[in-house]
Amino acid sequence: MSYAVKEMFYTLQGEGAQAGRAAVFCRFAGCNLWSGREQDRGAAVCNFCDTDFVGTDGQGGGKFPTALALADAIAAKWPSGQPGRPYVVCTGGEPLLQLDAPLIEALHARGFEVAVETNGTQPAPEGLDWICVSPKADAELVLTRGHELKLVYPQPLAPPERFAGLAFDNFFLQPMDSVLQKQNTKAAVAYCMAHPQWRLSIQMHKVVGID
Ligand SMILES: C[S@@+](CC[C@H](N)C(=O)[O-])C[C@H]1O[C@@H](n2cnc3c(N)ncnc32)[C@H](O)[C@@H]1O
Ligand SMILES: Nc1nc2[nH]cc(C(=O)O)c2c(=O)[nH]1
Ligand code: SF4
Ligand SMILES: [Mg+2]
Repeated sequence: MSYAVKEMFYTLQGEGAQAGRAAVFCRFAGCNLWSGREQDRGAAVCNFCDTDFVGTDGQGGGKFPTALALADAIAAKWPSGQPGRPYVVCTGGEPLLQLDAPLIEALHARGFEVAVETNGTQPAPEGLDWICVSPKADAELVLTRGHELKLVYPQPLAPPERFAGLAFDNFFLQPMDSVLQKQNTKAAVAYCMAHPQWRLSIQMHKVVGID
């Protein structure tokens, strides 16, 4: 199987329970909940996306013919000779449309811990080390367990109560980045204070100005 990657870069995880940790980000092209074209946003199942995942023309992007070729490209982004386990975050777009067991195996063979950021509409392949599910109001959730559930807030048709009983180790609210970002952040803070099961995830990379 070949892989279409929009971009690949080395940065710090900006969100959720692993925020602050160095990671290679592999952003797969394409998503099942939005075409990525602005003219389709209004009618999309997911219409608040902050990401360009169309095509393979970003930094470090491209078409990779095999799992080994993609794993080699990811490994080349990690600083050599450092202690600590290399970490890759597979995101998108929707990474579970492409990320498969052979790629996870190839990344493990290169010493990587493998994390995924997913909308939860696809089953996950075996072997993932960290699963972050971010449910979308109008999309059926099939991934109902994992390491963190990170809900973009507010989504009026997806209140946190709908997910609070699922089998996740961590629950985060992430304020929706939009023209209402300040207001959304205030509302998320208030919700977390009233419901301490939930923690606040701010998008740290946007605050510090990194990818
Ligand atoms: C671009 S998505 C890619 C991964 C996957 N498709 C998903 O939705 O989880 C990465 C993360 O950014 C979040 N996100 C997308 N748009 C956002 C926005 N406007 N404000 C805050 N978080 C956003 C998603 O919910 C997800 O947790
Ligand atoms: N630094 C950084 N952290 C992130 N965490 C999740 C991201 C994503 O787009 O999936 C993201 C991203 O795009 N950049
Ligand atoms: S599901 Fe994820 S990648 Fe797809 S449009 Fe929504 S936030 Fe963007
Ligand atoms: Mg992002």
